[in-house]
Amino acid sequence: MKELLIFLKRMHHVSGVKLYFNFFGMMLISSLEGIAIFLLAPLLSITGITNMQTASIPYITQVTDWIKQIPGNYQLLGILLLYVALVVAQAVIQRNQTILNSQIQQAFIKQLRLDTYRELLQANWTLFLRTRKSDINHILNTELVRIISGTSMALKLATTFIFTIVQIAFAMFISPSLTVFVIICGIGLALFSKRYRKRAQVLGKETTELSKSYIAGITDHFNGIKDIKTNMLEQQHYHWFRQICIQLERNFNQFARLQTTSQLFYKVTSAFIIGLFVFLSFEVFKVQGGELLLIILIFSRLWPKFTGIQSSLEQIIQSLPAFKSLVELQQECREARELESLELSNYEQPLRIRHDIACQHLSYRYEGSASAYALHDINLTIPVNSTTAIVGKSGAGKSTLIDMLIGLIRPESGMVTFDGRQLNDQERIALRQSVSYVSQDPFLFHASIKDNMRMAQPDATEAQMWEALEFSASAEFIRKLPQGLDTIIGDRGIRLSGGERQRLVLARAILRKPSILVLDEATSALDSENEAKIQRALDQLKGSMTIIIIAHRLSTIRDADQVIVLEGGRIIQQGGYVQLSKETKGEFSRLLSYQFGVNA
Ligand SMILES: Nc1ncnc2c1ncn2[C@@H]1O[C@H](COP(=O)(O)OP(=O)(O)OP(=O)(O)O)[C@@H](O)[C@H]1O
Repeated sequence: MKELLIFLKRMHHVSGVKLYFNFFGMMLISSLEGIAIFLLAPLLSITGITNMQTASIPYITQVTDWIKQIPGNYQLLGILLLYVALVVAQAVIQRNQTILNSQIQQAFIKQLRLDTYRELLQANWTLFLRTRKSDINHILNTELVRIISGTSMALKLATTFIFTIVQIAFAMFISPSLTVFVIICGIGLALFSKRYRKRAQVLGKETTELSKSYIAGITDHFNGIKDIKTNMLEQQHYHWFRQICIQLERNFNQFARLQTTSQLFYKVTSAFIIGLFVFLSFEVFKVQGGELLLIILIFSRLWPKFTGIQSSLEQIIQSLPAFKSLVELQQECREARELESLELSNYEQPLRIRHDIACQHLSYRYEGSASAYALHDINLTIPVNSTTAIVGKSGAGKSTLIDMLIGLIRPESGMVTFDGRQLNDQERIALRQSVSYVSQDPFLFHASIKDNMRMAQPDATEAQMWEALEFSASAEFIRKLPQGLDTIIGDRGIRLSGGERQRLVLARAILRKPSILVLDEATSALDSENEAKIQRALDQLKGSMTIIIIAHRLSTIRDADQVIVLEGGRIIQQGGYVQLSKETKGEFSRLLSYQFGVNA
């Protein structure tokens, strides 16, 4: 329940005074309903429909006397008009209150979405290293829907609660003894129903786990759909999917069964209670007809609300694990926060390095891999505006070293220095503004080429874009596209080949005019002709920016000023390309001869 309270507090924060208006509206509606019921007694006795004893109902004689002052023919008309006015007023307030309710809810949901998304963007890279992306998707989609329904239930519960209190106040006013009896029955029932709420809690946790696995599974499967198709793995995946669907079906059915059982229990019990209630009214409390009629009217409307309270509670409890997941994610985001604001103008200008970037005795382990160092005792210097190539086998630590150099992750021990000193948090953000990074798996948004380019440099002109595209040997193929720069490239640029995607992302990186350009296997999908073109373009950049290249294809790093060879997270060789290639017993020579053999 702690999490629900957090959300209700936030709702209060978002809606402010509207929330009080909402509650006031609810009280007004319930009061008008109470008055309408109260007026039924004089209505019935004046019309003579029933010949009831109404004298025991408080204030009824005053009301009846007041009505009797109206000339005979108009008495019925007067009371009916009053009744209609009450119902109309109630309906109008009800409408406005429903709109207000919806506005409060939607404003809260919008804020929740914005806060969560912003907090995710403000978090540092380590959060994304330890959190599955599918879990984030799951929270932003499935869990948010459950939170929305949970909060809507909480509001409904508040409405029902206020309605119940006001109606009980009316009932107390008409007959305290009978009301106390019904309340005691209601409390007894609520206590007895605790078992249903506990079961709802268990089922809610199960729903969270199942839907998390569901989203994670389908995300993984469709990311790897090519592997599934080419390796004929459809059957295994369908089998997994079928199992999880069966579990989900069972989970939802169990909750439906739980809810209907508790509703059935409530209805059966209420039939007994009403019977007992009428019996006791006549036999024990000797209640008069009019009083009994009003009390029955009030409680016949109130009893379903008791059932509603139980049902809302079960649904809120069932959605509590979703609240918990979101609170935990937001908490983690806050702990991992690196950006205080998303407005780049609030930060320092891109960092300009004058001399060098250096690592001193730097070591790093990923969370959860306590014994394995991804980087161990790394010492190196990268002079500004030089080209450095990092090579090594898969898993040697190349990408981790890059992440360290551009400030995405921090060393466990040792340090990274820029012009001889470590950067503070603000400067680390400034550093990233001066970096362009092209990854092994280049990412393009489902948008036009122009929009994709502008993500990197919002104020870039078309001329600047073409210049960058010429640089990355992409201008030619883009000119051939039906709408040129305005061509929409599909989901993750799927309508472009791997090589075309890499060239486009390279153009985007250059457009930003970075002072540090990082190419992490960025030309791996290119054919020899295009690779040679990019090689020539990179040669032109030499001396104007610091270039760091990770490459498996060693032909691409021939012109590097220094080559760093990593193995098992350690630097095992370091020097110029030619120098290392002459160290015949070294790993670099071995990699070269292996590649030369392969390429030959
Ligand atoms: N997010 C992570 N969590 C835990 N361990 C990781 C993570 N990322 C990488 N590692 C481990 O750290 C080590 C270095 O990985 P890294 O990705 O830096 O190697 P790499 O040389 O870039 O490999 P490749 O050439 O295959 O991309 C590997 O043993 C890898 O398993």
